[in-house]
Amino acid sequence: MTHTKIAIIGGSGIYDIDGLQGAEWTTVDSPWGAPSDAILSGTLGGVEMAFLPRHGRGHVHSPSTVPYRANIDALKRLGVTDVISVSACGSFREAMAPGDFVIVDQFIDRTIAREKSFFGSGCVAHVSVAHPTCPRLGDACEAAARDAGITVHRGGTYLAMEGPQFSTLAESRMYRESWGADVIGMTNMPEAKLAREAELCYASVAMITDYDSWHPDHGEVDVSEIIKTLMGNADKGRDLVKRLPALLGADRAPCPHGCDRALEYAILTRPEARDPELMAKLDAVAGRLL
Ligand SMILES: CSC[C@H]1O[C@H](OP(=O)(O)O)[C@H](O)[C@@H]1O
Ligand SMILES: Nc1ncnc2[nH]cnc12
Repeated sequence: MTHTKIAIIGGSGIYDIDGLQGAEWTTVDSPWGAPSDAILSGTLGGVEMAFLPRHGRGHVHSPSTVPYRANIDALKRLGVTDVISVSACGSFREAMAPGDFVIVDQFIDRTIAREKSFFGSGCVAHVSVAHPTCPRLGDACEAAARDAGITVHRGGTYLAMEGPQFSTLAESRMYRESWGADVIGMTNMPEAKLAREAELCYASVAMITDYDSWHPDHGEVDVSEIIKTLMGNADKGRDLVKRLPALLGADRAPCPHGCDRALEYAILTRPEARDPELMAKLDAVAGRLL
């Protein structure tokens, strides 16, 4: 049994969370660069919590320049066990309406300009991301959303695009009709892949702000419209977050889905062939095995 430490990565519109006891913003150093911002730590209902605004307070990082590796490494260094992303997204489904939340369980990664792994030359590792989110955390997010009276859809495929521009109409139609994506955003990849490499359970709560550009009755995406929906979603998202500690509890058994053991057989590079510089940077992410 270990202690639960829940991290919330807040997306667009969520730059803090309320109700934390002993709340303090602290700067965490990471060998992977500076995280998006300082991290707010405290306890909620006796459970340790950490909060990191993905784009930084003031929204300074674009989806392509969010320091995803530094963020996940910093959370791991703080002793986080479970990561919950709370993000804005567009919807490809009539029934998934603006204001609804989706507990995402799959991703299509269309990002092209981001560092996607902690591993590489000098320490090669291949983890499975066939099931990139943790169903146990998904259960808690779904229950928290229902308790908060939020319309929530369990399961959905999130298409991660590079951005920062929104999709063309042709792309929007292709993602929806041919690729079967349910929602679209710009940030959950490589975040989810990196969380898996760092052996952290990861869940994604996608808060719908718009119908992207495919919907004949809604026209193209308009940021001023998105922002109106985003504000209401952010309040609901914060309400959901407050309910998570009671659902997850302070004591944590090994993840029944193996998220916290993802690296067990993943590292291929022989110990004598490993690059000492890279190994030093991996002290938090892979320290358990090195
Ligand atoms: C608000 S418009 C687009 C922007 O919002 C989402 O950010 P996040 O996932 O951090 O909530 C989306 O991915 C885009 O980055
Ligand atoms: N339609 C959309 N496409 C990509 N990211 C988004 N974030 C919110 N709405 C979005």
